[in-house]
Parts: sequence; C-alpha cells; structure tokens
Amino acid sequence: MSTELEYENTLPPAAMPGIKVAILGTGKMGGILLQAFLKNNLLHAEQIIATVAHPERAHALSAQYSVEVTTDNLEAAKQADVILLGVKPIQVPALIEQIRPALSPQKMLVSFAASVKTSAIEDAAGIEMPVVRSMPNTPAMLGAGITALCRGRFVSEDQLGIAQRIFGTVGRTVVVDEKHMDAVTGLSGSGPAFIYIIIEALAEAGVNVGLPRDIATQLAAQTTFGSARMVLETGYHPALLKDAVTTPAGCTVDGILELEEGGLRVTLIKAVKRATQRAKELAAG
Ligand SMILES: NC(=O)C1=CN([C@@H]2O[C@H](COP(=O)(O)OP(=O)(O)OC[C@H]3O[C@@H](n4cnc5c(N)ncnc54)[C@H](O)[C@@H]3O)[C@@H](O)[C@H]2O)C=CC1
Ligand SMILES: O=C(O)[C@@H]1CCC=N1
Repeated sequence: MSTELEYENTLPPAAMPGIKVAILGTGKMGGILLQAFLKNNLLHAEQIIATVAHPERAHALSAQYSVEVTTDNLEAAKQADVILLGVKPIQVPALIEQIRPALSPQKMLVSFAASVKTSAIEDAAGIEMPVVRSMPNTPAMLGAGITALCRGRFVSEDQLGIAQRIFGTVGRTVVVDEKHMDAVTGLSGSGPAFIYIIIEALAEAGVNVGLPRDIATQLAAQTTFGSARMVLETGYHPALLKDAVTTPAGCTVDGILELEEGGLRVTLIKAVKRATQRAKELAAG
C-alpha cells in the first residue's frame, strides 16, 4: 500500500482536539462558522453538532457537511463542551430555557446573537458558568471577517482564548468591554451592508459615466478593498491617505466637494448610530 494514499486518508489533527462544539441555530452566520471550522481544521466533523428549526434543513445541512444536524437543541447541548447560540436575539432566552438541564460550569456558552447581554444569558442559565458574547460579520465567509468578543462574569483567560480561536477561523478578533457591543454591532456587524450599498452606488456611477457594468463593479469593489487594505496595513490615518489621492486643482477634490455637499459623512454616522440604537432594542423584540 502506498504511503501517499495513507497520508491522503488521514486527516491532519484538529486544532481543538477533544472539544465538541454545538451550533444552536445554524442559519446564515452559524452556517458560515460551521464551514470555517471544517475548512480550517479547527474541528473534525464528529466534533460538531448543529441544530436548525426544521428537519428538512437538518437533512440538507448534514448531507452538505457530513456533520450531525438535529432539531433537538437539548441533545446537542448535552453532547457539547462549547455551545454557540446562533438564533435570533428574541429567541435566545427560550433556547437557554430549553437546554438548561444540559448546562454546567464545565461548559461554555458563546453567543453571537446581537443585543443579548452576557448577564441575561447567565441569568437564564441559572448557574455560574462561562458566557462569551460575540459579534462577527459576514465577510467571515472568506475568512475576512472581524469578530468583537466580550466576556461574562465567569470566563477565564483560557476560555476566552477558546472563543477567540473559534472566531479566528473567520478572520480577525478583538476583545472589547461589553458596553461597546451594541456599537460594534452597528458598525462592523451591520457595516458590510452599508459598504455593499457604497460599492453598488459607485458601480452605478461608473455605468452613468459610460463604463460597462461588470468593469464598473470590479473597479468599485477592488477600489474599496485596496483602500481598506491601505488603512489596515499602512496604519496611516484615512485623512492622510485621502489627501495623497487629492491632487491640487485636480478632479478628486471636485468629487469630494460633492460628497461633502451630499452629506455622505453625516449619513454614514447616522446609519451607524441608528443601527446601534436598534441593536440595543433587539433582545426585547
Ligand atoms: N447575518 C449577520 O450578518 C449576523 C448575524 N448575527 C446574529 O446571528 C444570529 C442569526 O442571524 P442570521 O444567521 O442572520 O439569521 P438566520 O435566520 O439565517 O439564522 C437563524 C437560524 O436559527 C434557526 N432556528 C430558529 N429557531 C430555532 C430553534 N428553536 N432551534 C434551532 N434553530 C433554530 C433558523 O432556522 C435559522 O436557520 C442573530 O442573533 C443575529 O443577531 C450576528 C452577526 C452578524
Ligand atoms: O441585522 C442584524 O440584526 C444582524 C446583526 C448584525 C448584522 N446582522
């Protein structure tokens, strides 16, 4: 028997051996995480159990990823060491009520639901157990996301580290005080939607000045991507990078004048403020 074949049939060791993770509410965000755990070899398929609301979706998801998928949240929570909460904010208390018999201080709850406070999760759990609250975003699908995390009252450094490794599979992570979580939600949680609108508008503008749509979309998206990389990788203030584009008496400054007259800055500030405000309310419905 060739050693090459043996190698191909042997999975590399999982980065978190011996830990079982449940994803309760495997929708858009939960699905992205499930895929990333497998792709990045954080966990092997048998270390994951996922739940959804409907049996048909359970079958489809299970077939797609070869992981156990069920509609039984309690059973999934019983099997898991780390339990991710991925249902809608308003559904979180009922979900915790459902899995309460399976909870213990040796397990950890990691919520990625907007709005729901760690204290509310701890209270619903009814025992002193580790709770981490997180806010990822959808560029997670490409490993290009950013997740902010904050800790509840009973979380050790090691447990926070586990949560960071979990979200490290989908991009960068930052740890913040819980008082910042709704603002994070309004900025980076909702932010991709705001950026897509900007890209869509820039592409539309390109079409308006005569570019073919596919070229215009590519130009708009790559310009957004490259500009974001410049901010992240040079460390320069965005205003300085903007000034470097703006040739005296050139065309950019004319464009900037229009943006300022149109109130783009204020509009974006208002959008993030409004999303932050809504994030504060979501847990209550
Ligand atoms: N979509 C996004 O960009 C982000 C979403 N979130 C949070 O992720 C959570 C889910 O949001 P999405 O994935 O966008 O929504 P979604 O609707 O795609 O996912 C929710 C999933 O939960 C399932 N579900 C509902 N009740 C259930 C139950 N009792 N047991 C098991 N599964 C159940 C649904 O079938 C659905 O698949 C929300 O709390 C949201 O705040 C957080 C960061 C970003
Ligand atoms: O729109 C929402 O409520 C969720 C949270 C952040 C992004 N999507």
